[in-house]
Amino acid sequence: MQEQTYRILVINPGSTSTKIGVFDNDTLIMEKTIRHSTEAINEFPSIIDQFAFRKQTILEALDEEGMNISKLSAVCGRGGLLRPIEGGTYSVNEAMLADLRKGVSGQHASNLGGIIANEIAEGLNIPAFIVDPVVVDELDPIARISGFSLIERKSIFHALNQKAVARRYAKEKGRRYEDLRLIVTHMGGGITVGVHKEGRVVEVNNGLHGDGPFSPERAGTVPAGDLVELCFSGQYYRHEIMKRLVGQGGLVSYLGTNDAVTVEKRIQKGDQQAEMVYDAMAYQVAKEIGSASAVLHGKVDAIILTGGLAYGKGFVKAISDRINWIADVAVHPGENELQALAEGAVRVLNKEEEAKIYPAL
Ligand SMILES: Nc1ncnc2c1ncn2[C@@H]1O[C@H](COP(=O)(O)OP(=O)(O)OP(=O)(O)O)[C@@H](O)[C@H]1O
Ligand SMILES: CCCC(=O)O
Repeated sequence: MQEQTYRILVINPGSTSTKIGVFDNDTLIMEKTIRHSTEAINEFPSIIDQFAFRKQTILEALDEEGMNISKLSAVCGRGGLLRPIEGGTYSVNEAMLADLRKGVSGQHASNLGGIIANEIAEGLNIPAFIVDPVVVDELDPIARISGFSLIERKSIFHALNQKAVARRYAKEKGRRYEDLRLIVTHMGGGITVGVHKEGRVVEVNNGLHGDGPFSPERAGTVPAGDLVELCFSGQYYRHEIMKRLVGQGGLVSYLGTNDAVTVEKRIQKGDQQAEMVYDAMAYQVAKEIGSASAVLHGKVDAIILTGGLAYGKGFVKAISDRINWIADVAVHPGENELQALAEGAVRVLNKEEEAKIYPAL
Protein backbone atom coordinates (compact mmCIF):
# COMPACT_ATOMS: atom_id res chain seq x y z
CA MET A 1 0.00 0.00 0.00
CA GLN A 2 1.28 3.46 -0.88
CA GLU A 3 2.19 5.70 2.08
CA GLN A 4 0.17 8.91 2.38
CA THR A 5 2.01 12.13 1.56
CA TYR A 6 1.46 15.03 3.93
CA ARG A 7 2.36 18.55 2.80
CA ILE A 8 3.57 20.57 5.78
CA LEU A 9 4.39 24.26 6.09
CA VAL A 10 7.02 24.86 8.79
CA ILE A 11 7.68 28.27 10.30
CA ASN A 12 10.71 29.24 12.33
CA PRO A 13 10.77 32.82 13.59
CA GLY A 14 14.28 33.66 14.88
CA SER A 15 15.45 36.91 16.38
CA THR A 16 16.92 38.21 13.10
CA SER A 17 15.02 36.16 10.51
CA THR A 18 11.93 34.11 9.70
CA LYS A 19 12.74 30.80 8.03
CA ILE A 20 10.01 28.83 6.30
CA GLY A 21 9.90 25.51 4.51
CA VAL A 22 7.39 23.31 2.75
CA PHE A 23 7.87 19.56 3.03
CA ASP A 24 6.21 16.53 1.45
CA ASN A 25 6.52 14.29 4.51
CA ASP A 26 10.20 14.79 5.42
CA THR A 27 11.33 15.85 1.92
CA LEU A 28 12.00 19.56 1.53
CA ILE A 29 10.36 21.07 -1.55
CA MET A 30 10.74 24.77 -0.81
CA GLU A 31 12.81 26.81 1.66
CA LYS A 32 13.24 30.51 2.23
CA THR A 33 15.02 32.68 4.81
CA ILE A 34 13.44 36.10 5.22
CA ARG A 35 15.97 38.39 6.93
CA HIS A 36 14.78 41.25 9.14
CA SER A 37 17.04 44.24 9.65
CA THR A 38 17.52 45.78 13.10
CA GLU A 39 15.59 48.84 11.81
CA ALA A 40 12.60 46.73 10.71
CA ILE A 41 12.48 44.87 14.05
CA ASN A 42 12.91 48.07 16.06
CA GLU A 43 9.68 49.44 14.56
CA PHE A 44 7.78 47.16 16.95
CA PRO A 45 7.63 47.75 20.69
CA SER A 46 7.35 44.01 21.49
CA ILE A 47 7.67 40.60 19.84
CA ILE A 48 3.91 40.02 19.75
CA ASP A 49 3.50 43.28 17.83
CA GLN A 50 5.51 41.68 14.98
CA PHE A 51 2.73 39.12 14.38
CA ALA A 52 1.00 40.76 11.37
CA PHE A 53 4.33 41.84 9.81
CA ARG A 54 5.90 38.36 10.02
CA LYS A 55 2.73 36.56 8.91
CA GLN A 56 2.46 38.85 5.90
CA THR A 57 6.12 38.26 4.90
CA ILE A 58 5.50 34.49 5.10
CA LEU A 59 2.37 34.59 2.92
CA GLU A 60 4.16 36.83 0.40
CA ALA A 61 7.15 34.48 0.27
CA LEU A 62 4.87 31.46 -0.33
CA ASP A 63 3.07 33.37 -3.05
CA GLU A 64 6.35 34.38 -4.73
CA GLU A 65 7.40 30.71 -4.75
CA GLY A 66 4.06 29.73 -6.34
CA MET A 67 3.01 27.62 -3.32
CA ASN A 68 -0.71 26.90 -3.12
CA ILE A 69 -1.43 26.80 0.61
CA SER A 70 -4.80 25.09 0.14
CA LYS A 71 -2.83 21.84 -0.47
CA LEU A 72 -1.30 21.88 3.03
CA SER A 73 -2.05 19.07 5.51
CA ALA A 74 -0.61 20.82 8.60
CA VAL A 75 1.35 23.84 9.77
CA CYS A 76 4.15 23.46 12.31
CA GLY A 77 5.82 26.35 14.13
CA ARG A 78 8.88 26.60 16.33
CA GLY A 79 7.71 26.52 19.95
CA GLY A 80 8.26 29.53 22.15
CA LEU A 81 8.60 30.59 25.76
CA LEU A 82 5.90 28.43 27.30
CA ARG A 83 5.95 26.88 30.76
CA PRO A 84 8.85 24.36 31.12
CA ILE A 85 7.87 21.10 29.37
CA GLU A 86 9.42 17.89 28.12
CA GLY A 87 10.52 17.64 24.48
CA GLY A 88 8.20 16.43 21.68
CA THR A 89 5.40 17.52 19.30
CA TYR A 90 2.48 19.45 20.81
CA SER A 91 -0.91 20.42 19.29
CA VAL A 92 -1.47 24.16 19.40
CA ASN A 93 -4.41 24.76 21.75
CA GLU A 94 -6.04 27.72 23.49
CA ALA A 95 -3.97 27.34 26.67
CA MET A 96 -0.78 27.46 24.59
CA LEU A 97 -1.92 30.46 22.54
CA ALA A 98 -2.83 32.37 25.70
CA ASP A 99 0.62 31.68 27.21
CA LEU A 100 2.40 32.60 23.98
CA ARG A 101 0.45 35.86 23.67
CA LYS A 102 1.12 36.96 27.20
CA GLY A 103 4.72 35.69 27.11
CA VAL A 104 4.25 33.55 30.23
CA SER A 105 8.02 32.87 30.43
CA GLY A 106 9.15 35.99 28.54
CA GLN A 107 9.35 37.44 25.05
CA HIS A 108 11.09 35.61 22.19
CA ALA A 109 10.60 35.56 18.42
CA SER A 110 9.66 31.87 18.58
CA ASN A 111 6.52 32.83 20.58
CA LEU A 112 5.18 33.79 17.16
CA GLY A 113 5.77 30.28 15.74
CA GLY A 114 2.71 28.63 17.31
CA ILE A 115 0.55 31.74 16.90
CA ILE A 116 1.25 32.17 13.16
CA ALA A 117 1.01 28.40 12.56
CA ASN A 118 -2.40 28.39 14.25
CA GLU A 119 -3.63 31.44 12.30
CA ILE A 120 -2.73 29.90 8.93
CA ALA A 121 -3.97 26.40 9.89
CA GLU A 122 -7.29 27.66 11.26
CA GLY A 123 -8.14 29.31 7.93
CA LEU A 124 -7.48 25.99 6.16
CA ASN A 125 -9.12 23.78 8.81
CA ILE A 126 -5.94 21.72 9.30
CA PRO A 127 -3.92 20.97 12.47
CA ALA A 128 -1.19 23.22 13.89
CA PHE A 129 1.75 21.92 15.96
CA ILE A 130 4.91 23.04 17.68
CA VAL A 131 8.00 20.85 18.30
CA ASP A 132 10.74 21.00 20.98
CA PRO A 133 10.14 24.57 22.16
CA VAL A 134 12.89 26.74 23.64
CA VAL A 135 11.67 25.84 27.17
CA VAL A 136 12.55 22.11 26.97
CA ASP A 137 13.88 21.49 30.45
CA GLU A 138 16.16 18.53 31.28
CA LEU A 139 18.50 20.33 33.70
CA ASP A 140 20.23 18.43 36.48
CA PRO A 141 19.11 19.70 39.90
CA ILE A 142 22.61 21.08 40.60
CA ALA A 143 22.41 23.26 37.46
CA ARG A 144 19.32 25.07 38.79
CA ILE A 145 21.21 26.62 41.69
CA SER A 146 22.20 30.18 40.79
CA GLY A 147 24.03 31.21 43.95
CA PHE A 148 21.19 33.54 45.02
CA SER A 149 18.27 31.78 46.69
CA LEU A 150 15.64 34.13 45.20
CA ILE A 151 16.65 33.26 41.65
CA GLU A 152 16.61 29.79 40.05
CA ARG A 153 18.50 29.11 36.81
CA LYS A 154 16.22 28.18 33.89
CA SER A 155 16.55 26.10 30.74
CA ILE A 156 15.82 28.41 27.80
CA PHE A 157 17.80 27.50 24.71
CA HIS A 158 17.80 26.47 21.05
CA ALA A 159 16.44 23.04 21.99
CA LEU A 160 15.12 22.19 18.53
CA ASN A 161 18.36 22.79 16.67
CA GLN A 162 20.69 21.56 19.42
CA LYS A 163 18.82 18.22 19.65
CA ALA A 164 18.50 17.86 15.86
CA VAL A 165 22.19 18.58 15.22
CA ALA A 166 23.31 16.32 18.06
CA ARG A 167 21.21 13.45 16.67
CA ARG A 168 22.57 14.08 13.16
CA TYR A 169 26.15 14.03 14.50
CA ALA A 170 25.47 10.74 16.34
CA LYS A 171 24.01 9.19 13.15
CA GLU A 172 27.02 10.29 11.08
CA LYS A 173 29.32 8.63 13.63
CA GLY A 174 27.22 5.45 13.75
CA ARG A 175 26.51 6.04 17.44
CA ARG A 176 23.35 6.57 19.52
CA TYR A 177 22.66 10.12 20.73
CA GLU A 178 21.78 8.53 24.08
CA ASP A 179 25.34 7.15 24.38
CA LEU A 180 27.22 10.39 23.69
CA ARG A 181 28.55 13.29 25.79
CA LEU A 182 28.44 16.39 23.63
CA ILE A 183 28.79 20.14 24.00
CA VAL A 184 26.48 21.72 21.42
CA THR A 185 26.96 25.43 20.79
CA HIS A 186 24.21 27.18 18.83
CA MET A 187 25.37 30.57 17.57
CA GLY A 188 22.60 32.67 16.00
CA GLY A 189 20.95 35.93 17.07
CA GLY A 190 21.29 34.36 20.54
CA ILE A 191 24.01 31.93 21.64
CA THR A 192 23.44 28.85 23.83
CA VAL A 193 25.95 26.21 24.93
CA GLY A 194 24.26 22.95 25.93
CA VAL A 195 25.79 19.98 27.75
CA HIS A 196 24.16 16.90 26.18
CA LYS A 197 24.85 14.02 28.53
CA GLU A 198 23.58 10.72 27.19
CA GLY A 199 20.48 12.21 25.53
CA ARG A 200 19.61 14.90 28.11
CA VAL A 201 20.59 18.56 28.16
CA VAL A 202 21.69 18.66 31.79
CA GLU A 203 23.22 22.16 31.67
CA VAL A 204 22.76 25.12 29.36
CA ASN A 205 22.99 28.88 29.62
CA ASN A 206 19.68 30.75 29.51
CA GLY A 207 20.43 32.39 26.17
CA LEU A 208 17.61 34.82 26.50
CA HIS A 209 17.71 36.40 29.92
CA GLY A 210 21.25 37.39 30.67
CA ASP A 211 23.33 34.27 31.00
CA GLY A 212 26.36 33.10 29.02
CA PRO A 213 28.27 34.69 26.14
CA PHE A 214 27.09 37.85 24.44
CA SER A 215 25.69 37.32 20.96
CA PRO A 216 24.77 39.41 17.89
CA GLU A 217 21.92 40.99 19.83
CA ARG A 218 22.01 39.75 23.44
CA ALA A 219 24.15 41.07 26.27
CA GLY A 220 24.66 37.65 27.93
CA THR A 221 26.00 37.75 31.52
CA VAL A 222 26.80 41.29 32.62
CA PRO A 223 28.23 42.43 35.98
CA ALA A 224 25.22 42.19 38.35
CA GLY A 225 26.08 45.09 40.63
CA ASP A 226 26.56 47.53 37.77
CA LEU A 227 23.29 46.37 36.20
CA VAL A 228 21.41 46.99 39.48
CA GLU A 229 22.87 50.52 39.63
CA LEU A 230 21.76 51.17 36.04
CA CYS A 231 18.24 49.85 36.71
CA PHE A 232 17.79 52.21 39.67
CA SER A 233 19.54 55.21 38.10
CA GLY A 234 16.20 56.71 37.08
CA GLN A 235 17.42 56.95 33.49
CA TYR A 236 15.57 53.94 32.08
CA TYR A 237 12.17 52.27 32.18
CA ARG A 238 12.11 48.52 32.82
CA HIS A 239 11.23 47.68 29.20
CA GLU A 240 14.07 49.90 27.95
CA ILE A 241 16.67 48.05 30.01
CA MET A 242 15.25 44.68 28.89
CA LYS A 243 15.44 45.77 25.26
CA ARG A 244 19.04 46.97 25.74
CA LEU A 245 19.94 43.50 27.09
CA VAL A 246 17.87 41.40 24.67
CA GLY A 247 17.57 42.72 21.12
CA GLN A 248 19.92 45.67 21.38
CA GLY A 249 22.75 44.03 23.36
CA GLY A 250 25.89 42.27 22.09
CA LEU A 251 27.10 43.28 18.62
CA VAL A 252 24.15 45.68 18.21
CA SER A 253 25.13 47.56 21.36
CA TYR A 254 28.79 47.99 20.34
CA LEU A 255 28.57 48.10 16.55
CA GLY A 256 24.95 48.97 15.69
CA THR A 257 24.29 45.80 13.66
CA ASN A 258 23.19 42.22 14.37
CA ASP A 259 24.72 41.05 11.09
CA ALA A 260 28.05 39.25 11.51
CA VAL A 261 28.64 39.38 7.75
CA THR A 262 28.60 43.20 7.93
CA VAL A 263 30.96 43.06 10.92
CA GLU A 264 33.39 40.83 8.99
CA LYS A 265 33.37 43.30 6.08
CA ARG A 266 34.12 46.15 8.48
CA ILE A 267 37.02 44.17 9.92
CA GLN A 268 38.41 43.54 6.44
CA LYS A 269 38.32 47.30 5.86
CA GLY A 270 40.42 47.83 9.02
CA ASP A 271 37.73 48.67 11.63
CA GLN A 272 39.62 47.87 14.87
CA GLN A 273 36.63 48.32 17.19
CA ALA A 274 34.68 45.76 15.11
CA GLU A 275 37.65 43.36 15.28
CA MET A 276 37.96 43.68 19.07
CA VAL A 277 34.22 43.17 19.72
CA TYR A 278 33.91 40.23 17.29
CA ASP A 279 36.94 38.57 18.86
CA ALA A 280 35.48 39.19 22.33
CA MET A 281 32.32 37.32 21.28
CA ALA A 282 34.43 34.32 20.18
CA TYR A 283 36.40 34.56 23.46
CA GLN A 284 33.21 34.46 25.54
CA VAL A 285 31.83 31.50 23.57
CA ALA A 286 35.11 29.62 24.12
CA LYS A 287 34.99 30.38 27.87
CA GLU A 288 31.43 29.00 28.07
CA ILE A 289 32.48 25.81 26.25
CA GLY A 290 35.41 25.43 28.66
CA SER A 291 33.05 25.67 31.60
CA ALA A 292 30.63 23.20 29.95
CA SER A 293 33.50 20.70 29.65
CA ALA A 294 33.93 20.83 33.44
CA VAL A 295 30.29 19.68 33.83
CA LEU A 296 31.31 16.51 31.94
CA HIS A 297 34.54 16.11 33.98
CA GLY A 298 36.41 16.71 30.72
CA LYS A 299 35.03 13.47 29.20
CA VAL A 300 33.62 15.00 26.02
CA ASP A 301 33.02 13.05 22.78
CA ALA A 302 32.76 16.18 20.64
CA ILE A 303 32.09 19.89 20.59
CA ILE A 304 29.58 20.90 17.91
CA LEU A 305 29.42 24.46 16.57
CA THR A 306 26.19 25.31 14.76
CA GLY A 307 23.86 28.24 13.84
CA GLY A 308 24.36 31.11 11.38
CA LEU A 309 27.60 32.36 12.96
CA ALA A 310 29.22 28.96 12.32
CA TYR A 311 29.42 30.01 8.63
CA GLY A 312 32.04 32.59 9.68
CA LYS A 313 35.37 30.79 9.14
CA GLY A 314 37.41 33.33 11.11
CA PHE A 315 34.92 33.30 13.97
CA VAL A 316 34.91 29.49 14.13
CA LYS A 317 38.73 29.42 14.07
CA ALA A 318 38.94 31.96 16.91
CA ILE A 319 36.74 29.67 19.05
CA SER A 320 38.34 26.38 17.97
CA ASP A 321 41.88 27.62 18.66
CA ARG A 322 40.88 28.13 22.29
CA ILE A 323 38.96 24.87 22.91
CA ASN A 324 40.12 22.17 20.50
CA TRP A 325 42.32 20.68 23.25
CA ILE A 326 39.11 19.54 24.99
CA ALA A 327 37.67 17.35 22.19
CA ASP A 328 37.15 17.18 18.43
CA VAL A 329 35.31 20.20 17.07
CA ALA A 330 32.58 19.48 14.47
CA VAL A 331 31.14 22.44 12.55
CA HIS A 332 27.51 22.23 11.34
CA PRO A 333 26.74 25.74 10.02
CA GLY A 334 23.16 26.93 9.85
CA GLU A 335 20.57 24.81 11.48
CA ASN A 336 18.42 21.74 11.03
CA GLU A 337 15.31 23.24 12.55
CA LEU A 338 12.98 23.22 9.53
CA GLN A 339 13.64 19.53 8.95
CA ALA A 340 13.18 18.79 12.66
CA LEU A 341 9.84 20.63 12.68
CA ALA A 342 8.60 18.72 9.64
CA GLU A 343 9.69 15.37 11.06
CA GLY A 344 7.95 16.15 14.38
CA ALA A 345 4.67 16.87 12.54
CA VAL A 346 4.96 13.81 10.27
CA ARG A 347 5.50 11.49 13.25
CA VAL A 348 2.13 12.64 14.59
CA LEU A 349 0.27 12.67 11.24
CA ASN A 350 1.57 9.14 10.55
CA LYS A 351 0.36 8.15 14.04
CA GLU A 352 3.86 7.02 15.06
CA GLU A 353 3.45 9.36 18.02
CA GLU A 354 0.52 11.10 19.70
CA ALA A 355 0.62 14.87 19.85
CA LYS A 356 1.24 16.02 23.42
CA ILE A 357 -1.29 18.30 25.10
CA TYR A 358 -0.13 21.58 26.61
CA PRO A 359 0.27 22.18 29.47
CA ALA A 360 1.61 18.76 30.44
CA LEU A 361 -0.12 17.34 33.51
N1 LIG B 1 28.17 33.40 5.98
C1 LIG B 1 28.11 33.91 7.20
N2 LIG B 1 29.24 34.29 7.84
C2 LIG B 1 29.20 34.82 9.09
N3 LIG B 1 28.05 35.02 9.78
C3 LIG B 1 26.90 34.67 9.18
C4 LIG B 1 26.86 34.11 7.88
N4 LIG B 1 25.57 33.85 7.57
C5 LIG B 1 24.83 34.27 8.64
N5 LIG B 1 25.62 34.76 9.59
C6 LIG B 1 25.23 35.39 10.86
O1 LIG B 1 24.50 34.52 11.69
C7 LIG B 1 23.61 35.31 12.52
C8 LIG B 1 22.21 34.78 12.40
O2 LIG B 1 22.18 33.41 12.68
P1 LIG B 1 20.82 32.60 12.62
O3 LIG B 1 20.22 32.75 11.29
O4 LIG B 1 21.12 31.22 13.15
O5 LIG B 1 19.98 33.42 13.72
P2 LIG B 1 18.42 33.49 13.97
O6 LIG B 1 17.79 32.22 13.46
O7 LIG B 1 17.89 34.76 13.45
O8 LIG B 1 18.36 33.57 15.54
P3 LIG B 1 18.45 32.35 16.57
O9 LIG B 1 19.32 31.30 15.91
O10 LIG B 1 19.07 32.90 17.83
O11 LIG B 1 17.06 31.87 16.81
C9 LIG B 1 23.67 36.75 12.00
O12 LIG B 1 24.54 37.54 12.80
C10 LIG B 1 24.25 36.53 10.60
O13 LIG B 1 24.93 37.70 10.13
C1 LIG C 1 15.57 31.52 23.83
C2 LIG C 1 16.56 30.53 23.32
C3 LIG C 1 16.87 30.77 21.94
C4 LIG C 1 17.61 32.06 21.80
O1 LIG C 1 18.53 32.35 22.58
O2 LIG C 1 17.25 32.78 20.86
